Amino acid sequence: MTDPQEVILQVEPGGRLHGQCRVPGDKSISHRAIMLGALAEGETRITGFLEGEDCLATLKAFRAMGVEIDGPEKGQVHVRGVGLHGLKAPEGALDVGNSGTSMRLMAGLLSGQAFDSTLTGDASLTRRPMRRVTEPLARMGARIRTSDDGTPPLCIEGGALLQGIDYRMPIASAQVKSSLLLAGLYAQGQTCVTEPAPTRDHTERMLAGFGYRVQRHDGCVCLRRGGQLQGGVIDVPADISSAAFFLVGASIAPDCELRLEHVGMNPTRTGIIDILKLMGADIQVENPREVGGEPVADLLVRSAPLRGVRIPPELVPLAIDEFPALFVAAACAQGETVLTDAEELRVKESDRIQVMAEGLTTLGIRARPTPDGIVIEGGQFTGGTVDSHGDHRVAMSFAMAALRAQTPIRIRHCANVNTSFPGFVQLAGRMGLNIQQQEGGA
Ligand SMILES: O=C(O)C1=C[C@@H](OP(=O)(O)O)[C@@H](O)[C@H](O)C1
Ligand SMILES: C=C(OP(=O)(O)O)C(=O)O
Repeated sequence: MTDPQEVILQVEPGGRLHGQCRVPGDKSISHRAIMLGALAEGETRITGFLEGEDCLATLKAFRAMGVEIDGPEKGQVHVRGVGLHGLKAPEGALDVGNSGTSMRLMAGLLSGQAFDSTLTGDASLTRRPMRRVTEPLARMGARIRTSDDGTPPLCIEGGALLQGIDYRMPIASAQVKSSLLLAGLYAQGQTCVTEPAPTRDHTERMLAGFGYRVQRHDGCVCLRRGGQLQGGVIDVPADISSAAFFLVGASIAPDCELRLEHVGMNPTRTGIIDILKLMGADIQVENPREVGGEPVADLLVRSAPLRGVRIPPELVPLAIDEFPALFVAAACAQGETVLTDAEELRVKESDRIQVMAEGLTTLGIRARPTPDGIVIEGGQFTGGTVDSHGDHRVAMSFAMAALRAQTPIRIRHCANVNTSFPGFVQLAGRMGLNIQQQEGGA
């Protein structure tokens, strides 16, 4: 694991984004491709795999449980599935670094195994809430110990007899839904999860794509144990959450025209486009197509004057990782942007409401955090030093802010950009951002 204390991004003001590029593979789909590929019969060949630290942590965890995995080599990964009952006890704790998705999904999966296991992570992950999965899993019969305050490490006892559950999630979380569905593969009877609002559905899609029977109706997903997963080919689209920085950057800076290729357009992920369009952004969806059960398109984005909006609450779960970038867009918009119903942002890799409000204020923008959101008044970025608090999405969002700043923006604690977007500095530089990475402390 890299030390998040050591990397600083320095971005000079101005610049324009121009040309075309493909951002790295979707993080959510890459995690699931390894997990389901490992549990499948036969081989799974993945292309476009995200070689970021989060997905590499998942890959290593499955290797540690005896799964043979070749790669990644230029986005290609080859997983030799061991079947639903073929995982082996790992030798030590499984360290999933910064990745909430790995920890929460694997908590469900490991609850159904015959062996004991322990999941740990880095300083950020060990502060994040895990009761949202451990409580319903315990109701299914899982035996999981956490720290007193419900945070990692998670110690999971093997050999538990799991019972299906009919669970109404109190929060809209794809990680909770997926965790319970993965446990459901091992539980007696039926496991049903109902969501209060639509969340990303990659787990359901991929299970079905691997030939597992999954029923879906009215916000509810159900499955039963006893099926088999059949390995296959997975083409991972570019991550719309990584494309988001460029959608915002090319909207706020003058004279930009950027084409983002092969972007995942799953309707449970496209809230960023809907919100930016409400703000007046010029984004065209070109050549829509379907690749391996997931919709994909090219996105053409051009500079446009943005206006502040009230963000419709139903779009919040559909853009949940894109709010740091959207806050930068809001800071460049005319008028006020109001976000509500987004308290989940406070328990991501950082408290994204607080950390973004602090950084925006440092850069001369009026930003008022509220318990479940933020109010941002459009203005002019000055420049200065902000702290990403080791949060990859905060770091990349402030990098884009420099396109409209008066003086350079210096962003501290940026090593975790590699968790979701390896090569960000190089790609953003090629597209026209005046960005440099400095190593070795402040
Ligand atoms: O299932 C997933 O792959 C993810 C779900 C979301 O988390 P929540 O389920 O906590 O909303 C999202 O923030 C995370 O980056 C990835
Ligand atoms: C919240 C995120 O990821 P995770 O929960 O997997 O750490 C993210 O990538 O923004």
